[in-house]
Amino acid sequence: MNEFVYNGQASRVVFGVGSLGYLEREIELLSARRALVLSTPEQKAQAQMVADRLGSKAAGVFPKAAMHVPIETAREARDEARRLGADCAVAIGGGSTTGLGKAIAMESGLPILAIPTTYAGSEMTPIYGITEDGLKKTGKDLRVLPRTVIYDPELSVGLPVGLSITSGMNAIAHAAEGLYAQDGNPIMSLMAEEGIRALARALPAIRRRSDDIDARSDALYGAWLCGTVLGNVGMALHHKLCHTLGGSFGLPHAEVHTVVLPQAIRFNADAVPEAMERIERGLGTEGGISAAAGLFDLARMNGAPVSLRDIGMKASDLDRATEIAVSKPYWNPREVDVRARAAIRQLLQDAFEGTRPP
Ligand SMILES: NC(=O)C1=CN([C@@H]2O[C@H](COP(=O)(O)OP(=O)(O)OC[C@H]3O[C@@H](n4cnc5c(N)ncnc54)[C@H](OP(=O)(O)O)[C@@H]3O)[C@@H](O)[C@H]2O)C=CC1
Ligand SMILES: O=C(O)/C=C\C(=O)CC(=O)O
Repeated sequence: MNEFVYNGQASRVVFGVGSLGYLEREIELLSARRALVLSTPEQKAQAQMVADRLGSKAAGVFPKAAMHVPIETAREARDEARRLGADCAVAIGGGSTTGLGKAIAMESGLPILAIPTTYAGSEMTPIYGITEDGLKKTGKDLRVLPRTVIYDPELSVGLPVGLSITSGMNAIAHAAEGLYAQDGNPIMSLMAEEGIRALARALPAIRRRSDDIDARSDALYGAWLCGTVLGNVGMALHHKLCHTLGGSFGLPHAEVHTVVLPQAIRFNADAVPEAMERIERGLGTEGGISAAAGLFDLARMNGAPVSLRDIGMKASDLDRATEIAVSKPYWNPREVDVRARAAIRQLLQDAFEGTRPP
Protein backbone atom coordinates (compact mmCIF):
# COMPACT_ATOMS: atom_id res chain seq x y z
CA MET A 1 0.00 0.00 0.00
CA ASN A 2 1.25 3.51 -0.83
CA GLU A 3 1.87 6.11 1.87
CA PHE A 4 -1.12 8.32 2.61
CA VAL A 5 -2.45 10.98 4.97
CA TYR A 6 -6.04 10.75 6.19
CA ASN A 7 -7.64 13.79 7.82
CA GLY A 8 -11.00 13.13 9.49
CA GLN A 9 -13.30 16.15 9.19
CA ALA A 10 -15.68 16.73 12.05
CA SER A 11 -19.30 16.84 11.05
CA ARG A 12 -22.29 15.08 12.53
CA VAL A 13 -24.62 13.15 10.23
CA VAL A 14 -28.18 12.25 11.18
CA PHE A 15 -29.61 9.94 8.55
CA GLY A 16 -32.98 8.29 7.99
CA VAL A 17 -36.58 8.60 6.87
CA GLY A 18 -38.24 11.16 9.14
CA SER A 19 -34.94 12.41 10.58
CA LEU A 20 -36.09 16.02 10.13
CA GLY A 21 -37.92 15.22 13.38
CA TYR A 22 -34.56 15.54 15.17
CA LEU A 23 -34.06 19.13 14.00
CA GLU A 24 -34.83 20.80 17.36
CA ARG A 25 -32.51 18.41 19.19
CA GLU A 26 -29.74 19.08 16.68
CA ILE A 27 -30.15 22.85 16.95
CA GLU A 28 -29.86 22.53 20.72
CA LEU A 29 -26.72 20.42 20.36
CA LEU A 30 -25.21 23.31 18.40
CA SER A 31 -26.08 25.54 21.38
CA ALA A 32 -27.97 27.77 18.94
CA ARG A 33 -30.97 29.89 19.91
CA ARG A 34 -31.89 31.72 16.71
CA ALA A 35 -31.60 29.95 13.36
CA LEU A 36 -31.91 31.73 10.01
CA VAL A 37 -33.49 29.28 7.55
CA LEU A 38 -32.21 29.49 3.95
CA SER A 39 -33.72 28.22 0.71
CA THR A 40 -34.21 29.10 -2.96
CA PRO A 41 -37.31 31.20 -3.76
CA GLU A 42 -39.07 28.09 -5.12
CA GLN A 43 -38.51 26.08 -1.92
CA LYS A 44 -39.70 28.85 0.39
CA ALA A 45 -42.66 26.80 1.63
CA GLN A 46 -40.32 24.01 2.72
CA ALA A 47 -38.09 26.56 4.50
CA GLN A 48 -41.14 28.05 6.22
CA MET A 49 -42.16 24.56 7.34
CA VAL A 50 -38.71 24.18 8.93
CA ALA A 51 -39.00 27.60 10.59
CA ASP A 52 -42.46 26.72 11.93
CA ARG A 53 -41.06 23.52 13.38
CA LEU A 54 -38.34 25.55 15.15
CA GLY A 55 -40.86 28.03 16.58
CA SER A 56 -39.11 30.57 18.80
CA LYS A 57 -35.73 29.15 17.78
CA ALA A 58 -36.25 30.44 14.23
CA ALA A 59 -34.88 33.93 13.54
CA GLY A 60 -36.52 34.08 10.10
CA VAL A 61 -36.49 32.72 6.56
CA PHE A 62 -34.19 34.00 3.80
CA PRO A 63 -35.48 32.41 0.57
CA LYS A 64 -33.13 33.95 -1.99
CA ALA A 65 -30.43 31.34 -2.63
CA ALA A 66 -29.29 31.19 -6.26
CA MET A 67 -26.91 29.03 -8.30
CA HIS A 68 -23.20 29.79 -7.77
CA VAL A 69 -23.84 32.20 -4.86
CA PRO A 70 -23.87 35.73 -6.35
CA ILE A 71 -21.94 38.08 -4.04
CA GLU A 72 -24.94 40.44 -3.81
CA THR A 73 -27.11 37.63 -2.40
CA ALA A 74 -24.35 36.62 0.00
CA ARG A 75 -24.06 40.20 1.29
CA GLU A 76 -27.81 40.52 1.72
CA ALA A 77 -27.99 37.21 3.59
CA ARG A 78 -25.09 38.19 5.87
CA ASP A 79 -26.80 41.52 6.67
CA GLU A 80 -30.08 39.74 7.35
CA ALA A 81 -28.39 37.22 9.67
CA ARG A 82 -26.79 40.09 11.60
CA ARG A 83 -29.99 42.14 11.71
CA LEU A 84 -32.01 39.21 13.05
CA GLY A 85 -29.35 38.22 15.57
CA ALA A 86 -29.06 34.72 14.10
CA ASP A 87 -26.51 32.42 15.70
CA CYS A 88 -26.94 29.53 13.24
CA ALA A 89 -27.93 28.98 9.59
CA VAL A 90 -30.18 26.13 8.51
CA ALA A 91 -29.80 25.46 4.77
CA ILE A 92 -32.56 23.33 3.25
CA GLY A 93 -32.13 22.55 -0.45
CA GLY A 94 -29.36 21.77 -2.91
CA GLY A 95 -25.81 22.99 -3.42
CA SER A 96 -26.99 26.54 -4.12
CA THR A 97 -28.62 26.88 -0.71
CA THR A 98 -25.80 25.16 1.16
CA GLY A 99 -23.44 27.49 -0.72
CA LEU A 100 -25.30 30.53 0.60
CA GLY A 101 -24.99 29.16 4.15
CA LYS A 102 -21.25 28.80 3.54
CA ALA A 103 -21.00 32.42 2.40
CA ILE A 104 -22.56 33.52 5.70
CA ALA A 105 -20.37 31.18 7.76
CA MET A 106 -17.21 32.32 6.06
CA GLU A 107 -17.68 35.84 7.27
CA SER A 108 -19.38 35.31 10.61
CA GLY A 109 -18.35 31.81 11.69
CA LEU A 110 -22.03 30.89 12.28
CA PRO A 111 -22.49 27.11 12.39
CA ILE A 112 -24.44 25.61 9.49
CA LEU A 113 -26.98 22.83 9.80
CA ALA A 114 -27.57 21.49 6.29
CA ILE A 115 -30.61 19.55 5.11
CA PRO A 116 -29.77 18.47 1.55
CA THR A 117 -32.51 17.72 -0.96
CA THR A 118 -30.23 17.09 -3.98
CA TYR A 119 -27.21 14.82 -4.36
CA ALA A 120 -24.57 17.51 -5.12
CA GLY A 121 -22.69 16.86 -1.85
CA SER A 122 -21.71 20.41 -0.83
CA GLU A 123 -22.90 19.71 2.74
CA MET A 124 -19.89 17.40 3.31
CA THR A 125 -17.20 19.77 2.06
CA PRO A 126 -15.22 22.76 3.32
CA ILE A 127 -15.32 24.15 -0.23
CA TYR A 128 -17.04 27.47 -0.84
CA GLY A 129 -17.80 29.30 -4.06
CA ILE A 130 -18.85 32.93 -4.61
CA THR A 131 -19.54 34.70 -7.90
CA GLU A 132 -18.56 38.34 -8.35
CA ASP A 133 -18.61 40.27 -11.65
CA GLY A 134 -19.38 37.04 -13.49
CA LEU A 135 -16.35 35.24 -12.05
CA LYS A 136 -16.72 32.36 -9.58
CA LYS A 137 -14.05 32.14 -6.92
CA THR A 138 -13.75 28.89 -4.97
CA GLY A 139 -11.64 28.04 -1.97
CA LYS A 140 -11.44 25.86 1.12
CA ASP A 141 -12.11 26.96 4.67
CA LEU A 142 -13.02 24.63 7.53
CA ARG A 143 -15.39 27.27 8.95
CA VAL A 144 -17.83 26.60 6.09
CA LEU A 145 -18.07 22.83 6.65
CA PRO A 146 -21.61 22.27 7.98
CA ARG A 147 -21.43 21.11 11.61
CA THR A 148 -24.54 18.95 11.30
CA VAL A 149 -26.21 17.34 8.30
CA ILE A 150 -29.70 15.91 8.42
CA TYR A 151 -30.31 13.50 5.54
CA ASP A 152 -34.02 12.82 5.39
CA PRO A 153 -34.94 10.90 2.19
CA GLU A 154 -38.56 12.04 2.45
CA LEU A 155 -37.43 15.58 1.65
CA SER A 156 -35.86 14.56 -1.67
CA VAL A 157 -38.97 12.79 -2.99
CA GLY A 158 -40.07 16.09 -4.58
CA LEU A 159 -36.85 16.43 -6.56
CA PRO A 160 -37.96 15.91 -10.18
CA VAL A 161 -36.73 12.67 -11.77
CA GLY A 162 -34.58 14.41 -14.42
CA LEU A 163 -32.78 16.48 -11.77
CA SER A 164 -32.43 13.42 -9.54
CA ILE A 165 -30.56 11.54 -12.25
CA THR A 166 -28.21 14.40 -13.20
CA SER A 167 -27.61 15.32 -9.56
CA GLY A 168 -26.80 11.66 -8.84
CA MET A 169 -24.29 11.71 -11.74
CA ASN A 170 -22.77 14.88 -10.22
CA ALA A 171 -22.23 12.90 -7.00
CA ILE A 172 -20.75 9.93 -8.88
CA ALA A 173 -18.29 12.33 -10.54
CA HIS A 174 -16.84 13.26 -7.12
CA ALA A 175 -16.33 9.58 -6.30
CA ALA A 176 -14.88 8.68 -9.69
CA GLU A 177 -12.25 11.42 -9.51
CA GLY A 178 -11.61 10.68 -5.83
CA LEU A 179 -10.54 7.18 -6.87
CA TYR A 180 -7.53 8.59 -8.74
CA ALA A 181 -6.87 11.70 -6.67
CA GLN A 182 -3.25 12.65 -6.12
CA ASP A 183 -3.94 12.84 -2.36
CA GLY A 184 -6.32 9.86 -2.32
CA ASN A 185 -6.37 7.31 0.48
CA PRO A 186 -7.90 3.86 1.08
CA ILE A 187 -10.77 5.16 3.22
CA MET A 188 -11.90 7.62 0.55
CA SER A 189 -11.61 4.87 -2.08
CA LEU A 190 -13.89 2.62 -0.01
CA MET A 191 -16.40 5.44 0.29
CA ALA A 192 -16.12 6.29 -3.40
CA GLU A 193 -16.79 2.75 -4.60
CA GLU A 194 -19.68 2.29 -2.18
CA GLY A 195 -21.10 5.71 -3.13
CA ILE A 196 -21.08 4.77 -6.82
CA ARG A 197 -22.70 1.42 -5.98
CA ALA A 198 -25.51 3.04 -3.98
CA LEU A 199 -26.27 5.62 -6.68
CA ALA A 200 -26.03 3.16 -9.58
CA ARG A 201 -28.62 1.06 -7.73
CA ALA A 202 -30.82 4.01 -6.80
CA LEU A 203 -31.08 6.04 -10.02
CA PRO A 204 -32.89 3.45 -12.18
CA ALA A 205 -35.29 2.78 -9.29
CA ILE A 206 -36.02 6.52 -8.91
CA ARG A 207 -36.61 6.72 -12.67
CA ARG A 208 -39.16 3.91 -12.35
CA ARG A 209 -40.88 5.42 -9.30
CA SER A 210 -39.86 8.83 -8.02
CA ASP A 211 -41.41 8.26 -4.57
CA ASP A 212 -39.58 4.94 -3.97
CA ILE A 213 -38.34 5.79 -0.49
CA ASP A 214 -35.77 2.96 -0.38
CA ALA A 215 -34.26 4.26 -3.61
CA ARG A 216 -34.32 7.84 -2.29
CA SER A 217 -32.53 6.60 0.86
CA ASP A 218 -29.91 4.78 -1.22
CA ALA A 219 -29.34 7.87 -3.36
CA LEU A 220 -28.91 10.15 -0.35
CA TYR A 221 -26.57 7.62 1.28
CA GLY A 222 -24.53 7.58 -1.94
CA ALA A 223 -24.56 11.38 -2.08
CA TRP A 224 -23.21 11.54 1.47
CA LEU A 225 -20.33 9.18 0.64
CA CYS A 226 -19.49 10.91 -2.65
CA GLY A 227 -19.69 14.37 -1.06
CA THR A 228 -17.32 13.22 1.68
CA VAL A 229 -14.84 12.15 -1.00
CA LEU A 230 -15.12 15.58 -2.68
CA GLY A 231 -14.49 17.26 0.67
CA ASN A 232 -11.40 15.20 1.47
CA VAL A 233 -9.36 14.74 -1.71
CA GLY A 234 -8.55 16.79 -4.80
CA MET A 235 -10.53 16.69 -8.02
CA ALA A 236 -8.99 16.51 -11.50
CA LEU A 237 -9.69 17.04 -15.22
CA HIS A 238 -13.38 16.22 -15.11
CA HIS A 239 -14.16 18.86 -12.48
CA LYS A 240 -11.91 21.39 -14.26
CA LEU A 241 -13.85 20.87 -17.50
CA CYS A 242 -17.19 21.19 -15.73
CA HIS A 243 -16.15 24.36 -13.94
CA THR A 244 -14.96 25.78 -17.27
CA LEU A 245 -18.17 24.87 -19.08
CA GLY A 246 -20.39 26.00 -16.22
CA GLY A 247 -18.42 29.13 -15.35
CA SER A 248 -17.50 30.49 -18.77
CA PHE A 249 -20.37 29.19 -20.90
CA GLY A 250 -23.23 29.13 -18.37
CA LEU A 251 -24.09 25.44 -18.80
CA PRO A 252 -26.23 23.91 -16.02
CA HIS A 253 -24.14 22.35 -13.23
CA ALA A 254 -25.48 18.81 -12.79
CA GLU A 255 -26.20 18.29 -16.50
CA VAL A 256 -22.69 19.29 -17.51
CA HIS A 257 -21.26 16.79 -15.00
CA THR A 258 -23.50 14.11 -16.46
CA VAL A 259 -22.38 14.72 -20.03
CA VAL A 260 -18.65 15.20 -19.44
CA LEU A 261 -18.03 12.40 -16.91
CA PRO A 262 -17.92 9.41 -19.31
CA GLN A 263 -15.60 11.29 -21.68
CA ALA A 264 -13.22 12.48 -18.93
CA ILE A 265 -13.07 8.97 -17.46
CA ARG A 266 -12.29 7.55 -20.90
CA PHE A 267 -9.49 10.14 -21.25
CA ASN A 268 -7.93 9.01 -17.94
CA ALA A 269 -8.70 5.29 -18.14
CA ASP A 270 -5.30 3.94 -19.24
CA ALA A 271 -3.45 6.00 -16.63
CA VAL A 272 -5.44 4.61 -13.66
CA PRO A 273 -6.59 1.02 -14.29
CA GLU A 274 -7.27 0.29 -10.60
CA ALA A 275 -9.65 3.23 -10.33
CA MET A 276 -11.43 2.00 -13.47
CA GLU A 277 -11.87 -1.44 -11.88
CA ARG A 278 -13.41 0.14 -8.80
CA ILE A 279 -15.79 2.29 -10.84
CA GLU A 280 -16.83 -0.80 -12.81
CA ARG A 281 -17.35 -2.76 -9.59
CA GLY A 282 -19.48 0.07 -8.24
CA LEU A 283 -21.52 0.20 -11.42
CA GLY A 284 -21.76 -3.60 -11.56
CA THR A 285 -20.30 -3.72 -15.09
CA GLU A 286 -16.95 -5.35 -14.29
CA GLY A 287 -15.60 -7.77 -16.88
CA GLY A 288 -17.96 -6.50 -19.54
CA ILE A 289 -18.46 -2.79 -20.05
CA SER A 290 -15.74 -0.18 -19.42
CA ALA A 291 -16.14 2.38 -16.63
CA ALA A 292 -16.61 5.17 -19.19
CA ALA A 293 -19.24 3.30 -21.19
CA GLY A 294 -20.96 2.16 -17.98
CA LEU A 295 -21.32 5.78 -16.83
CA PHE A 296 -22.58 6.83 -20.26
CA ASP A 297 -25.17 4.03 -20.19
CA LEU A 298 -26.28 4.86 -16.66
CA ALA A 299 -27.05 8.42 -17.77
CA ARG A 300 -28.61 7.60 -21.12
CA MET A 301 -30.73 4.67 -19.91
CA ASN A 302 -32.21 6.91 -17.25
CA GLY A 303 -33.14 9.67 -19.64
CA ALA A 304 -30.35 12.13 -18.79
CA PRO A 305 -28.62 14.25 -21.45
CA VAL A 306 -25.39 12.80 -22.88
CA SER A 307 -24.36 15.58 -25.26
CA LEU A 308 -23.23 19.16 -24.67
CA ARG A 309 -25.20 20.17 -27.74
CA ASP A 310 -28.41 19.17 -25.94
CA ILE A 311 -27.67 21.30 -22.89
CA GLY A 312 -26.91 24.56 -24.69
CA MET A 313 -23.24 24.42 -25.76
CA LYS A 314 -22.36 26.03 -29.10
CA ALA A 315 -19.96 24.16 -31.41
CA SER A 316 -18.17 27.44 -32.03
CA ASP A 317 -17.22 27.65 -28.31
CA LEU A 318 -15.40 24.30 -28.16
CA ASP A 319 -12.01 25.75 -29.14
CA ARG A 320 -12.20 28.44 -26.47
CA ALA A 321 -13.28 25.88 -23.85
CA THR A 322 -10.25 23.76 -24.78
CA GLU A 323 -7.89 26.72 -24.33
CA ILE A 324 -9.33 27.55 -20.90
CA ALA A 325 -9.17 23.91 -19.77
CA VAL A 326 -5.51 23.45 -20.73
CA SER A 327 -4.32 26.87 -19.61
CA LYS A 328 -4.59 26.35 -15.82
CA PRO A 329 -5.23 22.62 -15.41
CA TYR A 330 -5.97 20.88 -12.10
CA TRP A 331 -3.58 18.01 -11.33
CA ASN A 332 -4.65 14.98 -13.41
CA PRO A 333 -3.27 11.42 -13.64
CA ARG A 334 -2.81 11.83 -17.41
CA GLU A 335 -0.98 15.05 -18.00
CA VAL A 336 -3.09 17.94 -19.24
CA ASP A 337 -1.01 20.76 -20.69
CA VAL A 338 -0.79 22.53 -24.02
CA ARG A 339 0.63 19.31 -25.57
CA ALA A 340 -2.67 17.58 -24.68
CA ARG A 341 -4.69 20.25 -26.47
CA ALA A 342 -5.70 18.01 -29.39
CA ALA A 343 -6.81 15.19 -27.07
CA ILE A 344 -8.86 17.57 -24.88
CA ARG A 345 -10.41 19.11 -27.99
CA GLN A 346 -11.42 15.60 -29.10
CA LEU A 347 -12.82 14.84 -25.63
CA LEU A 348 -15.00 17.95 -25.85
CA GLN A 349 -16.06 17.06 -29.40
CA ASP A 350 -17.15 13.61 -28.18
CA ALA A 351 -19.01 15.26 -25.29
CA PHE A 352 -20.59 17.71 -27.70
CA GLU A 353 -21.87 14.95 -29.94
CA GLY A 354 -22.71 12.51 -27.14
CA THR A 355 -20.49 9.73 -28.47
CA ARG A 356 -20.62 6.54 -26.39
CA PRO A 357 -17.07 5.70 -25.20
CA PRO A 358 -15.82 2.28 -26.32
N1 LIG B 1 -18.96 23.65 -2.48
C1 LIG B 1 -19.15 22.39 -2.79
O1 LIG B 1 -18.56 21.50 -2.20
C2 LIG B 1 -20.11 22.08 -3.87
C3 LIG B 1 -20.79 23.09 -4.47
N2 LIG B 1 -21.71 22.81 -5.43
C4 LIG B 1 -22.41 23.95 -6.00
O2 LIG B 1 -23.82 23.76 -5.79
C5 LIG B 1 -24.54 24.14 -6.94
C6 LIG B 1 -25.19 22.93 -7.56
O3 LIG B 1 -25.91 22.21 -6.60
P1 LIG B 1 -27.30 21.57 -7.01
O4 LIG B 1 -27.80 20.87 -5.81
O5 LIG B 1 -27.16 20.83 -8.26
O6 LIG B 1 -28.12 22.87 -7.38
P2 LIG B 1 -29.38 23.64 -6.74
O7 LIG B 1 -29.23 23.79 -5.29
O8 LIG B 1 -29.49 24.87 -7.55
O9 LIG B 1 -30.56 22.66 -7.01
C7 LIG B 1 -30.75 22.13 -8.30
C8 LIG B 1 -32.18 22.05 -8.64
O10 LIG B 1 -32.82 21.19 -7.72
C9 LIG B 1 -34.08 21.74 -7.38
N3 LIG B 1 -34.48 21.29 -6.05
C10 LIG B 1 -33.73 21.26 -4.94
N4 LIG B 1 -34.43 20.78 -3.93
C11 LIG B 1 -35.67 20.51 -4.40
C12 LIG B 1 -36.84 19.99 -3.82
N5 LIG B 1 -36.91 19.66 -2.54
N6 LIG B 1 -37.94 19.83 -4.61
C13 LIG B 1 -37.89 20.21 -5.90
N7 LIG B 1 -36.81 20.71 -6.50
C14 LIG B 1 -35.70 20.85 -5.76
C15 LIG B 1 -33.87 23.22 -7.43
O11 LIG B 1 -35.10 23.81 -7.71
P3 LIG B 1 -35.44 25.29 -7.26
O12 LIG B 1 -34.45 26.19 -7.91
O13 LIG B 1 -36.80 25.40 -7.83
O14 LIG B 1 -35.38 25.32 -5.79
C16 LIG B 1 -32.89 23.39 -8.55
O15 LIG B 1 -33.56 23.60 -9.78
C17 LIG B 1 -23.51 24.75 -7.88
O16 LIG B 1 -23.44 26.12 -7.65
C18 LIG B 1 -22.24 24.05 -7.49
O17 LIG B 1 -21.09 24.75 -7.88
C19 LIG B 1 -21.99 21.53 -5.82
C20 LIG B 1 -21.32 20.48 -5.25
C21 LIG B 1 -20.33 20.67 -4.22
O1 LIG C 1 -17.90 25.31 -7.55
C1 LIG C 1 -18.14 25.08 -6.35
O2 LIG C 1 -19.01 25.71 -5.72
C2 LIG C 1 -17.36 24.07 -5.68
C3 LIG C 1 -17.31 22.77 -6.01
C4 LIG C 1 -18.20 22.15 -6.92
O3 LIG C 1 -19.10 22.75 -7.48
C5 LIG C 1 -18.05 20.71 -7.15
C6 LIG C 1 -18.74 20.26 -8.38
O4 LIG C 1 -18.27 20.59 -9.46
O5 LIG C 1 -19.77 19.56 -8.25
